[in-house]
Amino acid sequence: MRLRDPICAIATPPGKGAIGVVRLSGEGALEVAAKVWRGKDPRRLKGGRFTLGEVVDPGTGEVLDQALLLVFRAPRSYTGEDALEFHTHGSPAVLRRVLEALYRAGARPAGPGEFTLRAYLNGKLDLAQAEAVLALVEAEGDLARRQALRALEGAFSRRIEALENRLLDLLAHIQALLDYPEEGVEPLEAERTIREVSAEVEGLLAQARASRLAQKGARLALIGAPNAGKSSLLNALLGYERALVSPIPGTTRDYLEAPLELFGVPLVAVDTAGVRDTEDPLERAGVERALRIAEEADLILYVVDRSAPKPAPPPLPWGRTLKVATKADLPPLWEDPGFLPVSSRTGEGMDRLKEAIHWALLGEGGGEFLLTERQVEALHRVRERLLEALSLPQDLMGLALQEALEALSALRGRGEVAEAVVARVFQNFCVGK
Ligand SMILES: Nc1nc2c(c(=O)[nH]1)N(C=O)[C@@H](CNc1ccc(C(=O)N[C@@H](CCC(=O)O)C(=O)O)cc1)CN2
Ligand SMILES: Nc1nc2c(ncn2[C@@H]2O[C@H](COP(=O)(O)OP(=O)(O)OP(=O)(O)O)[C@@H](O)[C@H]2O)c(=O)[nH]1
Ligand SMILES: [Mg+2]
Repeated sequence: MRLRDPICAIATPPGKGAIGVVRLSGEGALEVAAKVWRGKDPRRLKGGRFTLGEVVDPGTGEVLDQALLLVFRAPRSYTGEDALEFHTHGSPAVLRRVLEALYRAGARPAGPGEFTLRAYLNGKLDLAQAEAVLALVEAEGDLARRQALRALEGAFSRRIEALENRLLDLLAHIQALLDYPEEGVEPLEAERTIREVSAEVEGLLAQARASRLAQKGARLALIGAPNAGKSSLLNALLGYERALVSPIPGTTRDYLEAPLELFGVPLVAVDTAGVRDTEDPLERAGVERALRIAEEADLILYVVDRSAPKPAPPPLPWGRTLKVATKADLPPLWEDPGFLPVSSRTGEGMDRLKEAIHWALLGEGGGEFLLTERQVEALHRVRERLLEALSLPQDLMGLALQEALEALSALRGRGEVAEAVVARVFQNFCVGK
């Protein structure tokens, strides 16, 4: 279904703001706008221009607000259609009335992501770029913003297109060999090409974890014995005194969460009760919680006081645990190269700790691109088909390569992309985008 009828929606977030924006797009949008606008006739305005006027109720002529009107003319707009924006005062009362006026003038409410869907259908964006628009709107950390922007600007799409072209060339070559066996077509280097394309796909898939972390964030748990310096370390990481600190062991009773952004990744740091054997039922409950939080964390800081005797380690998933020796400003009672020495008091070792956290979470890649779940699935499919192609004799390879190519094309939304795929991409959008 490819509708072009005029749609409208509030594009700014709910609640009060200095300015609110209502978007309108579609065939006949200029006529709709003319019915609710007192000022220069939008139908006679050039694209890309603002004009000051009043929004009016088309039934009664009542003035609803003083506003700026921005006009885009097809195909030079976000959607590729005639599109307009009403920049009004940003109160819900104004925005509601402006929207109602537009309904009365002949526009209908836009569905979630419908503006971007139209941009896709009109060839302004490919599917990967449309997903990047959503990710950019949803970005919570700076890394997610950077990754999404790169994908929006087409860097990911160009990489995929290059791979598509290599597979297309290969398929054409195979076809030529099959069709004209005696014509002296160059012998195939199919295997090498397939391996190279596979390696590229692997490289993209290797970024999936970093991309997921950038988008969803990560939980960082601080675990260790009472008095180890966990709460002090949390405060040092945050840069302000969030948690209560005292020389009395057992100060932190319940866990405590604090948001923090490190190297562009949104993290939630969780300070926990000191882990030890205890009879006190309340403290016991706190310890159980601490261990459960460790289970659920993406990364654990196992915190040990280096100025006190080394305790027996609790059961922790050591594969995602960094060992930290605190109070490095005091004389050490032990040395262990497996521990990162830090001092919350002097700040010594904090930069190295942050780097270690960065490395443990993101690895070397650091996450160049945004990868959505859909894209990761499609890339897995590409990789499977390529592996299958490698196991087949050359005359049978074509089908598997064809399927790999189709999965690649679906990433950009080229070729035969099922309506369900497109629907899946746009269902997550908010109205107005
Ligand atoms: N007010 C406002 N701000 C916004 C948007 C918007 O739609 N409206 N955007 C929306 O997400 C983003 C900017 N992205 C945009 C991308 C393309 C076009 C556009 O009109 N493109 C035309 C030609 C534009 C020109 O050169 O003048 C085109 O591609 O043909 C507009 C916005 C972020 N800020
Ligand atoms: N000299 C020095 N003292 C520290 C440092 N970090 C923590 N301390 C002290 O160690 C004591 C315990 O610190 P906390 O941060 O409360 O320890 P905790 O691990 O949260 O303890 P519980 O909440 O009881 O499990 C406090 O008196 C802190 O001032 C450090 O880097 N250097
Ligand atoms: Mg504490």
